[in-house]
Amino acid sequence: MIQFDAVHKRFPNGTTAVHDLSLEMPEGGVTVLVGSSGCGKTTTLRMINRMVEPTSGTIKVNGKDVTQQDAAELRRSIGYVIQQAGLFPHRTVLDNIATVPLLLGWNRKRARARAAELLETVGLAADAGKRYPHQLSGGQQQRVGVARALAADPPVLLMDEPFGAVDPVVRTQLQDELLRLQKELNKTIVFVTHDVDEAVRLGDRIAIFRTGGHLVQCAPPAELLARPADDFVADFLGAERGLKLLSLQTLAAVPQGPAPRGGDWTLVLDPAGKPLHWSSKETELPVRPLKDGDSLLAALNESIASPSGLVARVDADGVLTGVSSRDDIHVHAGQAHSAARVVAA
Ligand SMILES: Nc1ncnc2c1ncn2[C@@H]1O[C@H](COP(=O)(O)OP(=O)(O)OP(=O)(O)O)[C@@H](O)[C@H]1O
Repeated sequence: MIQFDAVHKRFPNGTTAVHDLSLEMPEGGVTVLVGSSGCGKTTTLRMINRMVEPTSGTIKVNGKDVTQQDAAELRRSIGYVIQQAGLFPHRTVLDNIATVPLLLGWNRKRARARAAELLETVGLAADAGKRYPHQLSGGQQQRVGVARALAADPPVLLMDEPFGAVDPVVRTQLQDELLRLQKELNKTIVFVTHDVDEAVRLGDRIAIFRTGGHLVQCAPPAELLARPADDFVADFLGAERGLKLLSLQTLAAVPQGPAPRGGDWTLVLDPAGKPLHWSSKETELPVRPLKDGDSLLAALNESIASPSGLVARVDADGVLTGVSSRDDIHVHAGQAHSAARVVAA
């Protein structure tokens, strides 16, 4: 666990970057720091590994005050990933990943073997190891950045807008990859982003900061979306925060019934029972079947796009299990909101 207790940071030029911050970041969880530009997110992050020293207050990592530890040693025990990866341009990818193990005194063979293993962990082909950073795409470089941070298996990972410089498709892939890795690795992660959707997707808890380094609210995403502490938080989450909450709920509990026959629209299946398209007398339109694990937001979207107003539901093999109506999805969307408000109260 990472604990901030009454932490204050004032830079020599008089700027207060962090104001009286008390915050706990649970072990094995992802805490996301969000807020407008200049509100103190990066300063907060960098105080954890002593790249910035607090003016007052204490920060403990796993019960130990960071200022009582050797700064270089502390940094080697905490993974750090930044935007555009920050890789060493004249070192191969493998050598980049092996940086911290080598600093820790591992022999070259062991460090290289660990680096090769991590390449695979972060979804890169083995031959990427021999290349130099500029020979990789931005998304691939970010993966190398994550691999480098994980090399010595640190319990804590600090990530400062790690996916900020890649396009939205690659960004989603990198987020998926991080969620997958986190299921296996259970690191204590502190993640800085500007992007509310990214925060909702990745965070077990989200801490929202206001200019001047004030923490306004820290809560799990569903609680934050259902009960923002004040107008600042509500505005920051955006007008469509109701829909964002639906992105956290699955479709599983929405009832389903048999696909209609003889109406305006018929759901056409292939011989294996997999939906092919919606068909009417005049035309055929695409169907986008959903699985139980898909979100209520995806279901709502599909219920609006579907010509029949029905959402086709399929099992893991893509075989039709039934259809859900627009009305049922709406009712569940409303119930999801009420439930989140009650839990948060
Ligand atoms: N070394 C420094 N000296 C003086 N002021 C600084 C220093 N580093 C940061 N600041 C100021 O402290 C405040 C907080 O900066 P910080 O980088 O922590 O914010 P941030 O929320 O991470 O911003 P962004 O989202 O734009 O990266 C800003 O006003 C910034 O200008």
